Amino acid sequence: MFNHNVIRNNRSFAFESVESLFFSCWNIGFLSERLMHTEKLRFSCNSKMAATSATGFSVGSTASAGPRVGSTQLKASSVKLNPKNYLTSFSGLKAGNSVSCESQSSFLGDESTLVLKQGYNSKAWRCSNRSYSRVQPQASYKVAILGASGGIGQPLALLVKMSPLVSELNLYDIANVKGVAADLSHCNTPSKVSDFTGESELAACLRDVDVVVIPAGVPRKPGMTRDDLFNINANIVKTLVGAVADNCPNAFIHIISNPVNSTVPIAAEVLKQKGVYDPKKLFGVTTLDVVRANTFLAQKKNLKLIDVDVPVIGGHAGITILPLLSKAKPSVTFTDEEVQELTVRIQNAGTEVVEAKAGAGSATLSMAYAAARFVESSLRALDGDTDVYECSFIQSELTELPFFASRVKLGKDGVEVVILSELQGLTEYEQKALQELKTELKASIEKGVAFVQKQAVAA
Ligand SMILES: NC(=O)C1=CN([C@@H]2O[C@H](COP(=O)(O)OP(=O)(O)OC[C@H]3O[C@@H](n4cnc5c(N)ncnc54)[C@H](O)[C@@H]3O)[C@@H](O)[C@H]2O)C=CC1
Ligand SMILES: O=C([O-])CC(=O)C(=O)O
Repeated sequence: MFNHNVIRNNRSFAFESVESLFFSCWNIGFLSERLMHTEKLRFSCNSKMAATSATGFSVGSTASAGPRVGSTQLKASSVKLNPKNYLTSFSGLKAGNSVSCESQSSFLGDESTLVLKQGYNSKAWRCSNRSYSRVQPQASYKVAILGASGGIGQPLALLVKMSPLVSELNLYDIANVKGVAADLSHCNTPSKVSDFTGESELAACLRDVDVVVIPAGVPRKPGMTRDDLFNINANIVKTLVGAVADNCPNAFIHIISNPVNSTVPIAAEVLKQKGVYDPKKLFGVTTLDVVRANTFLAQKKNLKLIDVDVPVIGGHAGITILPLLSKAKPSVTFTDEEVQELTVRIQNAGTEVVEAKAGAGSATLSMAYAAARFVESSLRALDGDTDVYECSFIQSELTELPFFASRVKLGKDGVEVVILSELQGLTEYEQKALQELKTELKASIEKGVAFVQKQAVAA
């Protein structure tokens, strides 16, 4: 057994096992306060691994219980985001809430140590009347991952397995899923892991599921665009979403498979044909764009990562990915060159990974991290947390395009509010980029819609 060490405020705590540490890292906002204040958790403090694990396995987001809304999507320009509140949990570093490290005890370096300390000292942590973080969550939600044996599916399954909110984790793939599930099932976190292989087992996989995540499909190779994946992935998404419609029509659906700008409209059309489309519950996962924007901005401007938040709007391919640097928190001044450099880096970040992997696929680990954050946010919203904000590609009235990525507030019924204010007061550069992305985004959306409608006519 490892001897993991974590120091908080010069006190030492003993976790009974590495599992309890990992579990508490996920738990941060929920359980860690209890953990930190119980003698049972006394921990000898000489391992540097603990802090690293804590950071790596924590997936942050903001959340809270929202009122139920009607069937129409709401817009609100008046919604006030409390930056202090959402930034701390938006950062993906909630481990800081459960683990605090003296700088000399961590090999994360000063910056990461500060991040961890800040997380612990965050308003969300201290605030007593926003009580979600003090409530022990119930592991009661059922999550299915379709494409679970893939490059994204496997690490995502591990991260979701660590969520205290998940009671059942169903893994589906057309290949190799038994081994993944067997492996994962040995982790002693609350959720029960089950495997499902092939179309005959898809219905059973999806029954009564609350959140379905779809990373099934082929990834890019160098030289390809995301749109080059359309011919294969369109059919995969169509089939899988058809099964979702038949078996868990009320689930939140998270589409990761590319090209997201087309696969989300495909999913919407399938759900419409099945008569179960709820636009508030269909999400294109663009969280990785936000994660990257935050990371790159923090690096460029030497900022503490936990303080950084950049909304990313538009879509999820090339120039359709539009980071709104003028809306970044904290407020930063940029030269024109810096804006151009950062924007292009964020837009090309997927390609950067595809090229570095040189034929072995595209982003998997960072994507799993981002997808797990979006799952966690959805589960918290379902669980009654009232401050959950994420960017996502959804059916939208924010622009003239039928789908558009922007920051939304999540609630028990899905998208509760679309944050209109972030599109106001854009810089000239952002306004121009917004106009320019619309042509490509519109074409990708129409391609997805036409794909399903043509097949329906042919049938
Ligand atoms: N939204 C985003 O930000 C991102 C999206 N992606 C996309 O995610 C997708 C998956 O990427 P990776 O996991 O790296 O690919 P991968 O090839 O490693 O894994 C895909 C998995 O899907 C499975 N699969 C294929 N057809 C299936 C079907 N009909 N039903 C169930 N499972 C099926 C495969 O057996 C495989 O296990 C790609 O389309 C990629 O472009 C990747 C990174 C970021
Ligand atoms: O670039 C790709 O093909 C995968 C992807 O969507 C990303 O990493 O953002």
